[in-house]
Amino acid sequence: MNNITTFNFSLGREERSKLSNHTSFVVWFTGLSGSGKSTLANMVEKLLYEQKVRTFVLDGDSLRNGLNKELDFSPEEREENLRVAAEVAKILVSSGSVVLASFISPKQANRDLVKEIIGEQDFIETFVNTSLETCEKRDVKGLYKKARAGEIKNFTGIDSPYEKPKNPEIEINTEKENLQEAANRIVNLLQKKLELK
Ligand SMILES: Nc1ncnc2c1ncn2[C@@H]1O[C@H](COP(=O)(O)OS(=O)(=O)O)[C@@H](OP(=O)(O)O)[C@H]1O
Ligand SMILES: Nc1ncnc2c1ncn2[C@@H]1O[C@H](COP(=O)(O)OP(=O)(O)O)[C@@H](O)[C@H]1O
Repeated sequence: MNNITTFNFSLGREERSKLSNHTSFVVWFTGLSGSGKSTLANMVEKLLYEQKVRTFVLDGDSLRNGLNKELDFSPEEREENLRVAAEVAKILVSSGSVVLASFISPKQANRDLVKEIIGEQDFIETFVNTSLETCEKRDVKGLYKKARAGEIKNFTGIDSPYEKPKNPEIEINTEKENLQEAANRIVNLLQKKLELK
């Protein structure tokens, strides 16, 4: 017992959804560092914005610069990072936003936890399936080079595992599909769920 009781507020998600004229949910991008999660989340957000959809992007780098500043990349602290991210995403969903969440979320157990917090009906697992070889070639932030040199420990794909999702709702292969095509395809897949008025 934590002696906390929740107040029964008059307005909830449904009322807020009426104001924004669409439903709300989370598109959860998972994939290796450099796979294209943030780039795609950014492109999808811009396309939704053009349709007057209320959106919010949550990503690992920004959360880890603030709310989750104290957390490292050990399996335990990654899990805590993702638990907090999922709770924030859930709040944003209840505020009426479509959330574009971009986190490596390397383990099936991490993604199961996130799904449990957000709720299965509001969670769209989106696998950005880019090979380690390609991510390492891109090395956008120079982190793979540092990880190979042993300057960063626990780097996903190098000395920390990434488990591919088995049955993602959406899968993008940025080596086969260009970014614009991939972003358009995601937005098309979201149309029915959005129930735009
Ligand atoms: N050790 C290690 N492993 C993986 N990534 C690392 C690491 N150290 C720093 N970074 C940077 O942190 C970003 C990933 O943070 P996430 O919050 O998405 O990771 S996790 O979901 O908790 O596993 C990741 O961002 P993205 O490249 O956008 O994925 C990196 O920029
Ligand atoms: N289909 C593609 N062709 C060429 N470059 C791509 C393609 N998809 C992604 N990229 C590039 O790969 C990089 C991915 O970086 P980013 O979106 O930050 O990845 P993540 O958020 O997963 O770490 C970006 O520089 C992006 O322009």
